[in-house]
Amino acid sequence: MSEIMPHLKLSKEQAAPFALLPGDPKRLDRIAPYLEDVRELAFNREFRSLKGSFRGVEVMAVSTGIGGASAAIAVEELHRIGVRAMIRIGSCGALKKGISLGDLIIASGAVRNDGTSSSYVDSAYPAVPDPQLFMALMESARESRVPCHAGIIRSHDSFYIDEEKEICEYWSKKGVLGSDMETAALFVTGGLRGVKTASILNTVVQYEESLEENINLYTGGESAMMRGEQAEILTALQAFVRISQNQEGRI
Ligand SMILES: O=P(O)(O)O[C@H]1O[C@H](CO)[C@@H](O)[C@H]1O
Ligand SMILES: O=c1cc[nH]c(=O)[nH]1
Repeated sequence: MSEIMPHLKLSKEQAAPFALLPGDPKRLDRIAPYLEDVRELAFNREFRSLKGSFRGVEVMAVSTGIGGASAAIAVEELHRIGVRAMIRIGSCGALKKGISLGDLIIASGAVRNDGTSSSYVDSAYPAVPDPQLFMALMESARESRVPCHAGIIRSHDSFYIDEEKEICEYWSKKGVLGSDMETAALFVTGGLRGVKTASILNTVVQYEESLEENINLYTGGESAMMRGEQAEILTALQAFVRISQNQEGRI
């Protein structure tokens, strides 16, 4: 057997070409019902993994934990075992009025307000998704008619800094749609390593509403957010099918 990755505890033999990347390890329980032949692979620290197939396409799901640092570790180790395309299926807070709970946001780029992406490369390097994977997500979302927005999001490292409200207002005025913590690191590490990445986010906090209250509702299973989560999982899986068909299996 080949080398076992130190954090994910996975080896090349266990890899699939495609991986869904939720933040929360518990989200894997809600991804599993969409897959056939599901096997749980490993669970070390925040990194829980499983593998199965969706409409004949082999996929993994690997949780990345909270923040860019652990997301970048997941991207690096998945790349090393041979995963070629990764879609983050995350949650986010809206930065724009009119984006409702459970609405999806497909990131066309990310403001790099995180530390991890800056430790990799100069901040002039863009945090952008792979265009083919981004298009596949857009087409899947359009086809399934889920409430969906596309645009720039902002990735950050903490909810609890003193200036959080002012920072959110600033980026909201610049037209940024929402906030998460991992997309910038995912896009930058993916870009540097030649891995296809994309990010689709389920809105769990509306703009100017209580963050703590809404995240508690989400983790408690509130329905609009759960519908959003189901929609992002399905949209991402359909995007993988789409690109595997477009390229006759070559990605
Ligand atoms: O629900 P996930 O995918 O973890 O995403 C969001 O939720 C966490 C914060 O509550 C951060 O990881 C943020 O990016
Ligand atoms: O407001 C929010 C909600 C989830 N994740 C974030 O990063 N921000």
